[in-house]
Amino acid sequence: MQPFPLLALPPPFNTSHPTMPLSSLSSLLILRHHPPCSLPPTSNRPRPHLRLLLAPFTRCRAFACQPLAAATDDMAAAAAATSPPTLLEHMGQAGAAADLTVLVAHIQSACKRIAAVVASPGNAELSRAKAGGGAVAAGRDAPKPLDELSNDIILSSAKSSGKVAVLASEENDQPIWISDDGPYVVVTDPLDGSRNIEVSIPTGTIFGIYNRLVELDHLPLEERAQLNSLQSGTRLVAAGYVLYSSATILCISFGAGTHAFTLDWSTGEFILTHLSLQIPPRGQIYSVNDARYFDWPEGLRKYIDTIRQGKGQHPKKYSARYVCSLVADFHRTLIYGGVAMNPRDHLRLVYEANPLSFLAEQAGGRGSDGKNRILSIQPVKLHQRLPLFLGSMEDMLELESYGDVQQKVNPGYEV
Ligand SMILES: O=P(O)(O)OC[C@H]1O[C@](O)(COP(=O)(O)O)[C@@H](O)[C@@H]1O
Repeated sequence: MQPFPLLALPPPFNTSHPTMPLSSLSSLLILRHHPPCSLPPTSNRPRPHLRLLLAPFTRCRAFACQPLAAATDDMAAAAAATSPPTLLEHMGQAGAAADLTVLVAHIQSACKRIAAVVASPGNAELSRAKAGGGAVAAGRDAPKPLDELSNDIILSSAKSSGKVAVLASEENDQPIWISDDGPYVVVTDPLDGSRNIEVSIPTGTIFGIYNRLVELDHLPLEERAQLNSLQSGTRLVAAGYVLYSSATILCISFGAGTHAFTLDWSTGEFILTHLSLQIPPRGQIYSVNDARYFDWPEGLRKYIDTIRQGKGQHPKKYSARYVCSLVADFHRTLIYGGVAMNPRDHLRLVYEANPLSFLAEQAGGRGSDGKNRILSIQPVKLHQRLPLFLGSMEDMLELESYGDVQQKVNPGYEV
């Protein structure tokens, strides 16, 4: 195998070496042990006021200067009082449990590293390479090296948080038991949409957090790990995604609204940018891979034909948008409204459908398999796949009224 290319990460994500081989970086990311419960490093520089964040080019170059170095303590305090909170400040203000805050701090830190990795020159070669792993269990796709690296980053952060009992990842056949007394269970798709990475199309990380089921503590480890990971979506304590795009956005819900935070690369902090996001009750966009039109059931064809002609309940012609990267398609739907769907049995209930449906519901929208509310479906298998429809309440109810919208034909598409 060719040596990995050099990888340079911008501060605050780099190490003391400005460039290093990706192989060393990955071992650093994977093997570095934080003391249990310590918070990952975040910037201790004062955060600029929102106006400064919105006009970065009126400041000096983002990574090369200390924009507020000359500010007095008073000015910094005044700016902090009026600027929007970081994710962790928001959790503090909302009275989140300390354990949950520590866990989310580690997850956000892992996602900053993934953001830096997917944006680095080093990933071009990685995205073309084949993963080194062995055979993959039935029902799982072969991972790409960037899937594996992202998975290692998330696993490492779960371990170093000291707060995770078990982690179930789309990239592992079985859940990984981490600690008997970890209060939480984490489910994750560490890098969704990685098939797009070679062409720099947005990707994302999806995660869900459950309480560890203490009533199962007496069971043998394997069974305990499985059952803790197969909790119904109604039991989610928190869920979120991180979109790696022109902006890196972390969207999260703790069960009281859906909030989005945008990464300010100059300070390394996720800053609150969308408080209590509300998905519009009706949109004008549908999102689906419609090259599959001839494999769709009659109901779905009829629904799409109707809305694109402006003959549905909403008398406007709908437009199509499809990135083919679930986090990106969902994020757009959350902001603009409409429906995002994958009508075949492709996306996973545990790692993708449940966390995103939780976020959709917390924003006033709906997540369904075309018939049933996603969160009420009891998972029976870790890598269980199902049709997934997410979006605005009115659009979703109209779509479901067509009845026959789940694609049964699934020939296994090549692209
Ligand atoms: O091929 P389809 O049916 O359009 O599926 C595309 C979907 O698959 C995904 O790439 C996820 O699939 P993988 O987990 O196999 O990468 C989503 O990001 C995207 O929405």
